[in-house]
Amino acid sequence: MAGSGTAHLRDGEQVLRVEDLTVTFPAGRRRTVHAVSGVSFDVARGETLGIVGESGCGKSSAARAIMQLPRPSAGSVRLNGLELTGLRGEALRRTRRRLQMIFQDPISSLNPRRRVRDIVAEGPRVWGTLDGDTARIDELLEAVGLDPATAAGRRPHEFSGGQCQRISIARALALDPEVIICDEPVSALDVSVQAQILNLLEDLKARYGLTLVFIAHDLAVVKNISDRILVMYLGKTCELAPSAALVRSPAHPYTRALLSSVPQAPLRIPEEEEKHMAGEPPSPLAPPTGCRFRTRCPRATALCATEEPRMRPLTPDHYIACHHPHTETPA
Ligand SMILES: Nc1ncnc2c1ncn2[C@@H]1O[C@H](COP(=O)(O)OP(=O)(O)OP(=O)(O)O)[C@@H](O)[C@H]1O
Repeated sequence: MAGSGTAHLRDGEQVLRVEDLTVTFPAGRRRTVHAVSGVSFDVARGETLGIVGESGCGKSSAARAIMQLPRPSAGSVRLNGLELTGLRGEALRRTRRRLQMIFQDPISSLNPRRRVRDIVAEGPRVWGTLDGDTARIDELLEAVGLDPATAAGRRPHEFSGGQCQRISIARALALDPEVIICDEPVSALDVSVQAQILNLLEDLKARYGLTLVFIAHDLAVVKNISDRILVMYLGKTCELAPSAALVRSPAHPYTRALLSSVPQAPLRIPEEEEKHMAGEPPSPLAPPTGCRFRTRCPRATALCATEEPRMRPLTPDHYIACHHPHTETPA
């Protein structure tokens, strides 16, 4: 299946370049779940790219496909120019080290039987880069705000959700990654703890020169940490813009709807527009023809049913896949 276009990809090789990423799952009786359908984006060194969209739009499937766990059904994933989808065995393992992931549920993503020091040390031990060097583990625990003297010997259940997320961040850092894909890293945490983990990720990004892909369903969470934000709907890209521009002048009707539910956002969409968004998105087993958002879109026309909108520039760094975008400046 053709993607939503690649006009928004930047020239030159970025740290991460994902092109026409497609993920399908067999669903029995010869049906197919179209989880991700031709998604493209790139991430520059030191950048944080936010990916936002409601539950089920394919964010996690895209993240796992980038990791090649499992491999995408089609498309390209390049890390520093190296195509991951063609790598096998040892070559893939070696390259994937540079790409780490942290997950939504920190407690269940940590092995409950192991002590924190062993959880953090596991990767470097497998790779033979630790050499019994406990100072390195202490340094990592300190970097994520845990006291090595009290934390290293304990097991995950002795920690809060926020502390467990700190442990999983230390585990990801232990392999010296270039890119960390954060899949809803704060969604399971209390609001007060969310801010602490977001601040920590920003500090670590600066300290270790990381590049981040930050996935969340909540635009309020993504907007402050991201340099640019990519909006996804039902497996497709809708809009891509620098964070401030996306929040100030959202052009896609779907982005407007997402933004309107953010308490501190400047935008309130009219009730009439909001009504269209009510209910669930269509099933990814049978996505709508043309624009996938058209069945919930207040601006949909006959064109939207027949022709898929491709990503195109509104300004040099603001891209949209919509036949009828909002281009007026908000009040
Ligand atoms: N292994 C699988 N087999 C079949 N369908 C799947 C599988 N994994 C995901 N899906 C389906 O693919 C679609 C995209 O799911 P995905 O988890 O990627 O979305 P998401 O945006 O990350 O949502 P959430 O935040 O709820 O995880 C959903 O309809 C989901 O049910």
